[in-house]
Amino acid sequence: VAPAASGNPFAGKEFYANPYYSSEVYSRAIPSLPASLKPAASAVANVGSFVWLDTMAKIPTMDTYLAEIKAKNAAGAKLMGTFVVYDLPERDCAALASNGELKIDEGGEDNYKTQYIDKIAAIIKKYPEVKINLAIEPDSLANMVTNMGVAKCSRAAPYYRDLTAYALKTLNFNNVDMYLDGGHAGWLGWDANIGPAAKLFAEVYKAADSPRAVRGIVTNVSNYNAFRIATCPSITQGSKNCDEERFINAFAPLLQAEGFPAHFIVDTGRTGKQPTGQQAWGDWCNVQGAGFGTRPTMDTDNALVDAFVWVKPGGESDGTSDQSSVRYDGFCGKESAFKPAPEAGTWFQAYFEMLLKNASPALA
Ligand SMILES: O=[N+]([O-])c1ccc(O[C@@H]2O[C@H](CO)[C@@H](O[C@@H]3O[C@H](CO)[C@@H](O[C@@H]4O[C@H](CO)[C@@H](O)[C@H](O)[C@H]4O)[C@H](O)[C@H]3O)[C@H](O)[C@H]2O)cc1
Ligand SMILES: [Mg+2]
Repeated sequence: VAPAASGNPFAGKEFYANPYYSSEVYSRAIPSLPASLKPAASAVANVGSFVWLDTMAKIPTMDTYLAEIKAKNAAGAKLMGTFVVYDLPERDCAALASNGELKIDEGGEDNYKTQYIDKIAAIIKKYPEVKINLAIEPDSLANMVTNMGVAKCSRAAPYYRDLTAYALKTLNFNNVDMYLDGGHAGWLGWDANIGPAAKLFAEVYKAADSPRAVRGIVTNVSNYNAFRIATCPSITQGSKNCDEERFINAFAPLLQAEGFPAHFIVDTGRTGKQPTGQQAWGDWCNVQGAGFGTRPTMDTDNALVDAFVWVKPGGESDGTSDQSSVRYDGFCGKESAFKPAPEAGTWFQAYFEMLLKNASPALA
C-alpha cells in the first residue's frame, strides 16, 4: 500500500467503528440511557475511534480487527486500522491515573521491545494491504519536555527516548503512518515549552533514522482544546497559542527547522463544548462540561492537519476519583473533575451521558 498521492495517510479511507468501543456503548451505555439519548449514543457507536493497545494482553485484538477490516475491504469497503501504541515502562510518569504494567526494574525495557512492539510488528506484517495509522505513546515525550523535575520522569527519560526510537524503526512499514504524541496547546504551546519540544521531537525522529512512516504529530489526545476558537478562553492565561490550530501553526516551522517535516492530526473526541469546566488549563481528568466534538474527517481547512480524529474514546474514564486507589491522582479529585469516577480506561456512564448532551455538532 503506497502512501496516498496527496501524502495524506487518511486519503480515500473510512474510519472503522471498532467492536470494542461500540460494544461498550451498546452493552454498557444504551440500556440505561433515557430514550431521548439512545439515538445519539448509537450514532457515537458508529464513529471510528482509535483502539488503545494499553496492555500486552490487548495485542491479539489488533489481529482480530485487522482481519475484519481486510474482509470488509475485500467486499468493497475502504476501511483503515487506527491504533494507539501505549505501554512504555513507567508510563504516564508525571501522573498516577494511567500508570502502566511495565516497570524499568521489572524487565520493562526488554518486555516493551519483545513482548509489545515486536508483537505489534508481527501482526502488521500479516496485513500488508491494510492501511494502518498509529498514535505513538500519549504524554511520554511531552513529559520529557516539561517534567524532568519529576523523579519518575527524569529516570524514565533515556528509556522513553530509546524505546520510542525503537518503535518508530520497528513499525516503519509501507502501509503504516505514525504520529508521535505532542501533548496539546496548553502543554507544549507555551513560549517556554514549544522550542525545547521541537528540538526533542526532531531528536527522536532523527535517532530513528527519520523513518518514512513517521508522518508527524498527534495533538490534544485525551484533552479538550478547540482546534480553532475565535476568542481565547480566559484559562489560556494569555498564551498566544490558545487553540490547537495556533499551536500547530507555530510548532510546524520549528520542527521543520530541526529536520522534522511534521504533519498533524488532532483529537477532537471531547472538544465539542467551549469553554469546558476547567478551572485551570492544566486540568486533564474527567473535565466537567465537555462534549463530543467534530466527527473524524480529513476536511480540516489546514494543509498541515491531515485529519481530525477521535483518539480518546469518550466515556472511558481518565482516572479514578477513589482516594484509596493506588492509581488515585489528585487531578481527578479537583473541582473541575467529574466525580465519582472509575479507574482510567473503564466505562464511565454518567460522563458519557454528559458528552452526549454537550455534543457539537449534534449527534442525531
Ligand atoms: O503563563 N505562562 O507563561 C505559563 C508558562 C508555562 C506554564 O507551565 C505549563 O502549564 C501547563 C498547564 O497550563 C502544563 O501543562 C499540563 O501538563 C500536564 C503534565 O504535567 C498535563 O497533564 C497530562 O495530561 C494528559 C492529558 O492531556 C494526561 O493523559 C496525563 O495523565 C497528564 O499527566 C496537562 O494536560 C497539561 O495541560 C505544562 O506542563 C507547564 O509547563 C504555565 C503558565
Ligand atoms: Mg491518561
